Amino acid sequence: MPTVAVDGVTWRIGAVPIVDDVTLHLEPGEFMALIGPNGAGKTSLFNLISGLRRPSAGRILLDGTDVTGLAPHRRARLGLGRTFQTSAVFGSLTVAENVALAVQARRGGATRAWRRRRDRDIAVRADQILADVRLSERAASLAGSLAHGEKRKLEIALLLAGEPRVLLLDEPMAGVSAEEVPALVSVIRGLTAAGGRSVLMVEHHMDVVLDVADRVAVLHHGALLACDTPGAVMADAFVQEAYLGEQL
Ligand SMILES: Nc1ncnc2c1ncn2[C@@H]1O[C@H](COP(=O)(O)OP(=O)(O)OP(=O)(O)O)[C@@H](O)[C@H]1O
Repeated sequence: MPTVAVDGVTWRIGAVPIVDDVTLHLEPGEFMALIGPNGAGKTSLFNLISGLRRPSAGRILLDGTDVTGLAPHRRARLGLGRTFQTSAVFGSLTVAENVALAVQARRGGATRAWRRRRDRDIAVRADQILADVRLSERAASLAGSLAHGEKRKLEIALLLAGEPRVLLLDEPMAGVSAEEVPALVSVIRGLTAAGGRSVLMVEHHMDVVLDVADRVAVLHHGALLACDTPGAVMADAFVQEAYLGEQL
């Protein structure tokens, strides 16, 4: 069963289809990249999957459950996590404090008797997450002092604190310097390594897409032009034609 099923989804503004009859299945443990020229509808499709927008037609399923009518926080509780291009990091707190807060938000309150035990558990989980995103050595630094690539890692850490089974990553390389890209790519590649977590990523850096994606979905004027292995997609005549003269 697909982790995320987008079935015949259309989103219109007035009569104009922004997302046009898209069917896309993200399998457990799969890393899928979503590419397409500016204005192709990538962010709109993310908004439909995460629940910020409701489709004009079609259905969205998470692990077989129809979530088309559910609000974003309900989908988050079902295991859907999303990063945004704008950051949700508290710059005046340390890296570790940011992650601990996110873990605590996920776990909820505790009675006084359980608080010490809970605080210890939260710290342990926050340490694990920081190790997963290779930020352990920056744990005590103020989040506001991080370089762009480190901040992106922290944003991924905050997402992981919600224990998602599906991650929607919106241009994780945006604003990251060339020297920081390999380290961030290796963190991102590792996201699907453990426990069947799935990733859908919008990214304009084609070298990164070809490096990390199991499959690449191509949107063009809101419609799905292709969805296949990176090699097959790059060899596709329609894809090449669609991008002639256009930047991916
Ligand atoms: N709320 C809205 N109202 C009007 N038009 C919109 C709205 N949201 C998106 N659009 C239009 O829909 C089209 C697709 O936009 P979208 O942001 O989804 O594309 P994108 O592929 O994410 O582009 P980019 O790579 O530039 O982020 C664009 O032409 C955009 O102007």
